[in-house]
Order: sequence, then structure tokens, then C-alpha cells
Amino acid sequence: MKVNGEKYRTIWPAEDGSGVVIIDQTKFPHTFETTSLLDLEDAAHAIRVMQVRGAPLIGATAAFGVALGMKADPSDESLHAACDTLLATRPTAVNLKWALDIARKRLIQIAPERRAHAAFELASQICDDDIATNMAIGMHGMELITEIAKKKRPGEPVNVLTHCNAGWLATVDWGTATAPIYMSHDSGIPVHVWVDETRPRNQGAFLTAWELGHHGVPHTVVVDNAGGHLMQHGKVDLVITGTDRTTADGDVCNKIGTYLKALAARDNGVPFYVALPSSTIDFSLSDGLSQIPIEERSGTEVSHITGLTEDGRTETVEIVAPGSDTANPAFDVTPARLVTGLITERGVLEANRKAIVKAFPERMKMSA
Ligand SMILES: CSC[C@@H](O)[C@@H](O)C(=O)COP(=O)(O)O
Repeated sequence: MKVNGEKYRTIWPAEDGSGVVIIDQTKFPHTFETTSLLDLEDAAHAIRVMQVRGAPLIGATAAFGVALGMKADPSDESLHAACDTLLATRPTAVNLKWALDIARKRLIQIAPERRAHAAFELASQICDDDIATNMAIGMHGMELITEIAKKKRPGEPVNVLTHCNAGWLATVDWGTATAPIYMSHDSGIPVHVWVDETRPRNQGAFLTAWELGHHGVPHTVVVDNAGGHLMQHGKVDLVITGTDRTTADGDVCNKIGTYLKALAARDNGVPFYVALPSSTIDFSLSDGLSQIPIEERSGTEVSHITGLTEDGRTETVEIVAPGSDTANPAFDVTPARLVTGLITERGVLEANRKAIVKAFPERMKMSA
């Protein structure tokens, strides 16, 4: 997408061959800054501290991380060590394992002297595929938005609520939940987005709001608890979120708070859609609640918040009573029964095993 008129992906190989460049997402929303990953540890660190985040981008960064590792040492041992190091960075988004499984399997068959080159090519291919996938998700999701728009008065916007950031910053480009929004907006369908702030790390307020603003999409940031109220008053036409891991039975694991939005949507008859590339489906799992590992992050993300002071300084301040315990589960599971549909690169599917396996038979076979 464009930033101040210039086209960007979230990750790309440096022109001088020195490494890989990312947009540092810990600096948003007040600073747009790129940074270089020069070795495997830089890539692992970037995922761990969330300079890059969002399931598809975590996978793409891991693929480049392997390439950086192969540049330093292309041996078999180094390949396995690189994959293991990267796999341990964050537990929930299955795209990480998906990308590393592909890298490990392909690269082990290639002679060490050609491995680094092949690894960079593979990572670039994963990035290109991610963009094509998200564009397909966008086209399918736009059909849903178009149908709702037909029932509106001329000029009246379709109101979409989204949680966290499943935008272009969470992918290589376009985003998953945002791709239908961007495509609808670009096609002249009036869209307005309710952006959940998404405590504790504020991916909605910091990232989604930033990218929608840069693309000129009308949006309003709301506190996480506002969604139910907005739905009760008919102010939300549909919810679209992303997912970090989806089971073969259609349970969806996404940023903490997603489940509550799905409950509110069900109670108010609001369609609740989840947009995802098939790389986010874990075909080995059936029950999301008992089987998906939920990342527990530092309590300081709950007790402290970082922002811009009036005189332009970035400061972190404490917002919880000193001495109180904090807990920070980063994701929750929305059971398939609450999901209206899964917007995938192969169309909008019902959230159940039959529909998922029918749409992605080759992936199911691979995991068997
Ligand atoms: C297309 S991204 C889908 C999900 O990864 C996204 O909704 C999300 O929950 C991201 O969480 P984060 O902790 O910021 O990596």
C-alpha cells in the first residue's frame, strides 16, 4: 500500500544484498520507520518484540530469517537450528510453523552452496503468494460488502467493525480483514470502519487506524468495550477480523477480545466473518479451545502504556494501581458456531470441517 505516495510492502530484501528491510511496527502511530534485519537473530528478535507481527507477516519474516541464517552458515545443522530458533519466537500464529516447515523441507534437498540463494528466493515467493492470496480474499470479501451496500440508501456507508490489526501491516500487503475494505473503498462503495483500539498493545488504534487513514478510508476508533453497544443500535453491518490459527473444524483464534465481539454479533444478528489465508489453517487441530497454544505476554503491556506527549516526546506511563497483579493472555478462541463465514482465497466458506476440507483438499492430505 502507499505511504505518502510511495508504494511499500511490510518486508523486502535490501537492494545492496546486506539483509532484509522491515517497517518497524513498534514505532507506530507517530513514527514511520524502517529498519534492517542483518542476521537470523535480528529476524527472531523482530518477531519476538513485535517489530513485525500479524500471522502472515510473522511467517514471511521467518522465511527471510532462515535465508539470513543460510547466508551465514548453509549447513544442515544450521538450517535446523535456524528453523528451531524462529519457531520458538511466538506460539500462536501457525503461519510461523507453516513457513518454517516449507523452508526446512525444501532447503534440506538443496546443496549447501546454493541454499542461501534458494532460501531468499523462497522467502520472496512466500511474500508474492501472500499478496496474491490477500487480493483474492479481498475480491471475495468485497462481494459480501457489495450485497450489504445494495440495501443502503445512496451514499450511506457499510459499517464494518474490526478488531486488532489484520491489515496490510499484518501481512506483506493488502491485509486479510482489510483487503475487502480497501477494495470496496477503491471501487467507490462507501465504507466506514469501527476500529477497536485493541488493548493492551493497541494494534487497532496504532496500526489499523494509521493504515486506514493513509488510504483515506473513513474510520472511527472505539474502546474495546463499545462494540456490543454499537451493534445493539444497528451501527455495525458486519464484523471482519483476522485469525492467527484456525482449526480444521473452523474454530478461530485471534487477538484477545475477538470472542466477545463474536458473542455480541450473534446476540444482535450481525454477521461475523473471519478473513484468512489457508496458511493460517492448522489442519492437525480440531478443537481450538483445548488445542491452540495461547501466548501469555508480559503484564507490563497491561500496566503501562506508551504515547506521545503534548510537546512531542514518546513516553511510557504506568496506568494500573501499583502492586496489582496483571495477566495478559494475548489471544482467544471463537468457536466455529459463532462464525458466519471464513473469507479465504478460495471463496467464502462455512466454518466447518466439510467446507474447509472441500476447499483445501491438498492441505488436508499433506497434514495427514
Ligand atoms: C492478518 S493478521 C491476523 C492476526 O494475526 C491478527 O488479527 C492478530 O491478532 C495479530 O496479533 P499480533 O499479536 O499483533 O501479532
